[in-house]
Amino acid sequence: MDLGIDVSKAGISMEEIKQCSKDIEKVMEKLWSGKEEMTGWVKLPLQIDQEQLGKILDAAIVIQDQCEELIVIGIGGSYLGTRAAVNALVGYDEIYDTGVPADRYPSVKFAGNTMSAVYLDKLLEDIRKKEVCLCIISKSGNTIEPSIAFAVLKEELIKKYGKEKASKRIYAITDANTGVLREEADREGYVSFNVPDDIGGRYSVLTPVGLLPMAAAGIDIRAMLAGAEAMAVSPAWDLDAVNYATARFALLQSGKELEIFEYYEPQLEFFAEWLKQLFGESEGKEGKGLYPDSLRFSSDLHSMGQFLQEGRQIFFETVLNIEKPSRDLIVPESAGDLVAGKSLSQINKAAMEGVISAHSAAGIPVIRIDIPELNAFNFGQMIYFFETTCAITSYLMGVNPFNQPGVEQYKEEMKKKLSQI
Ligand SMILES: O=P(O)(O)OC[C@H]1O[C@](O)(CO)[C@@H](O)[C@@H]1O
Repeated sequence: MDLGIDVSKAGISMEEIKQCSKDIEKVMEKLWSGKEEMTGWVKLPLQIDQEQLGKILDAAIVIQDQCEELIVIGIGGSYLGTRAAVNALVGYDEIYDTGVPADRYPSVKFAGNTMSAVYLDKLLEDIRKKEVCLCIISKSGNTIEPSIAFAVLKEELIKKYGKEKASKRIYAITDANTGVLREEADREGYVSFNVPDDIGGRYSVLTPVGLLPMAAAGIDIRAMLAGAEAMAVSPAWDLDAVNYATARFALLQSGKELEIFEYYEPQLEFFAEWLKQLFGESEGKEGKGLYPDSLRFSSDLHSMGQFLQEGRQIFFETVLNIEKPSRDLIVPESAGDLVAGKSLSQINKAAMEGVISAHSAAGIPVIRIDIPELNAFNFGQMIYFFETTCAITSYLMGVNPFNQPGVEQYKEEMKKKLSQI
């Protein structure tokens, strides 16, 4: 495996790692047994349905021909994986990077993850001005945020293209048999794909949920699946999973309450968001779990750095380090002696190492994950690595990693309020 996992500054002894590794072996057997519910993602990279993959790639080419902008509608696990991949591999903010030519592929925007009219209205303007396709993703088909966004954007699409032509610009990814979105997709003849029954939203990025929009955006999904497969069969994998999972579990047991994911390249902003949902919904139940949070460095060192260094030590840090960023720059003489002539990546690295030293000296446990470079193959490895370690630590904590009963409660309360307005 190509990721480097360093737990030497996490304050975990070899003894603790050895003790935990037997439990982890059992958990891995359970995950791979195929008998546990919602574990379809475990063997997924080894059992790719080539026919379906071909259909996804064909649909992606049609989308690329049809539109300048693809609006991906979904929330939580139905959009965060794609957003993380687009952010990491295509571009972030308005910056397009890492080898995906912006003029060959549609730009990707996201809807259905907020109920802000300001945001949605801007997307209506895009439909009026540009050639647009919609990709609606919802396993249940009835989550309120994406349902609203889809209805609003679809109306505008129909206004512009007419019903029949609009239907050819709508792609749906949902349950194979049930739900209103499945009914609509079949009735209106949208090109559609299924979310597998045995894979939940936050573990679904390597299914059509992520594969179709990522392929349309120009991301090499075959390489991503190959990365996940390489991770699944890696001989070093067990050891790394044991180390990271053991460290997380031991730190929770020692009283730590938060895991803070820290990154030094903004390209990882949405990967960190994806991690937050993965760990938050998997572990946070029955009064248990580590609270996952994320910080973007060095920006957040100038807002949260003080707390990290000297505040209440309720957390540990997991640093996501990209060894070789996709671009680099040499700092000019005018920036001053300390930095002049050095590359920004060297300076960013020095900042990371300085922060790790300072925080370690203050007694904060730090785990470091080195990613050689951001490409589709490594991204596939990252997804599979974190999905598996998350499932392992959830089982060690004694909770079911694959349900999210608590999320339903706010939905019920919101429905009550909605019926009163
Ligand atoms: O794909 P759906 O059914 O719209 O669900 C979206 C998301 O909502 C949740 O059910 C709750 O947040 C997530 O688990 C899921 O990823």
